[in-house]
Amino acid sequence: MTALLTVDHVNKSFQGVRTLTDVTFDLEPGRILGLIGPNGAGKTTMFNVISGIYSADSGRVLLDGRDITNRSPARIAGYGVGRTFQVARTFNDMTVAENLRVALVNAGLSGREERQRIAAMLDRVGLTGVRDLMVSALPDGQKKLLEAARAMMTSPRLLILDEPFGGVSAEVIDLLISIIRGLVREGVGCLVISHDIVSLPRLCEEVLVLVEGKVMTRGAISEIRNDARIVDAYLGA
Ligand SMILES: Nc1ncnc2c1ncn2[C@@H]1O[C@H](COP(=O)(O)OP(=O)(O)OP(=O)(O)O)[C@@H](O)[C@H]1O
Repeated sequence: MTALLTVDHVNKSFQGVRTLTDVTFDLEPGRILGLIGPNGAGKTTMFNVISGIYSADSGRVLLDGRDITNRSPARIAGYGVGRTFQVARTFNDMTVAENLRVALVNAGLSGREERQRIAAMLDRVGLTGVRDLMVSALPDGQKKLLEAARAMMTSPRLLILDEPFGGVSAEVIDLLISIIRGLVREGVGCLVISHDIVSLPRLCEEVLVLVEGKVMTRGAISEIRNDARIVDAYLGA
């Protein structure tokens, strides 16, 4: 089977300091891979390279075998990559529904189709009651939920989530996990950065451990959780 995502010998430096060294891994469709590692290990940088925010110095990123290395973030989103950020990047001076509409600007839908898709997503994430509220009025946890909803609006094949559970209520975490699991059952691939040692194992069985910009190991979360050294150093932060 062709991998959904292939990260192939990716290197990235900032001002001569190596942040990613020879990072190589892949992800099959319908799988969730957790990405863990200490602060500064390069996890977010990896996401930024995959989603086109940073260019790789060398190496390749493939989506379904297509080379997407160093394409613009908009092109990469158009190829089917949805992402969220550690601190939600919602448009706070717009309403909840308008935030979702932004994701559809290049989707070529009619006004009616747009409205239907927004209504369906609001319903799915339980935000229908606040659809016309300004996002600035929402608590941070709901902003994160809204951002995840925005990332899902264009039915991405690959969803990459940066700390989706940070600052989020237990109820919203449950909802997020059930939505993500549903998408993955439909064949979406998902990469998740998380320090949340309780929530991450509820979402994924497998993790990639990144340390000082290098892949240290990849394995079943049940095994890695039993490694006290890894738990203390990388998940407990
Ligand atoms: N735009 C940038 N310019 C310079 N250095 C950067 C830039 N982006 C990231 N870095 C550096 O790359 C290193 C890795 O940062 P990154 O945010 O990828 O780590 P992380 O594993 O996501 O950490 P955290 O868990 O704290 O979010 C850090 O030393 C950071 O300072």
